[in-house]
Amino acid sequence: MTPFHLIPEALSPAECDALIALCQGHEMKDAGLVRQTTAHQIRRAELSWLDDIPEASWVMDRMIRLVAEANRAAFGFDLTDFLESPQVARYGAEREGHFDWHSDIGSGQVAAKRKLTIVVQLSDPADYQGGVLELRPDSNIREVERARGTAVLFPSFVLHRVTPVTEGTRWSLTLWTHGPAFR
Ligand SMILES: O=C(O)CCC(=O)C(=O)O
Ligand SMILES: [Fe+2]
Repeated sequence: MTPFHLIPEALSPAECDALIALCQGHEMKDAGLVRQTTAHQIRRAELSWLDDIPEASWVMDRMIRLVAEANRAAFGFDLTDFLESPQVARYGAEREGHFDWHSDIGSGQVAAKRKLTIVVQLSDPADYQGGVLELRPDSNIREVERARGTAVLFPSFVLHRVTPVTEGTRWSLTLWTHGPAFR
């Protein structure tokens, strides 16, 4: 199986800008909250859920087409739904925004059905230092291309992390697709 699949220019720079601006115009939530306790050692970022921003509905439309094509080309998974809102994350240097090693498959009803994770790099690489998205599909760690608008797709069970942002701000878009259990 391909450990991950890259789609260059999944979003244009203007689309990345538009999406960031929409999220800046809405209140973002602290991502460090897990069951009412703060878990900032695991993740320090601010989040927008695009389902809360009607003007951002084009994002899901675009991603559905893109993911269907990429899944056929690279993974061949049985995918049936997008059960969760797309999420935009902001990782700022002011508190060393990061997300430690994790898999996206969780124990919750919906998180347990995640199959493919899609992340789009929304920021210009010149706008931040650190903030590297790393995947660990095997014993090797791979750095994901930073070019703005690049989408990376990987099976949701693959371990990944975002290293601390040390300068500037990194923005990303994340979505998950869902389906029946792997077999
Ligand atoms: O911001 C990223 O690049 C990754 C986000 C992520 O891993 C997640 O939301 O589960
Ligand atoms: Fe993740």
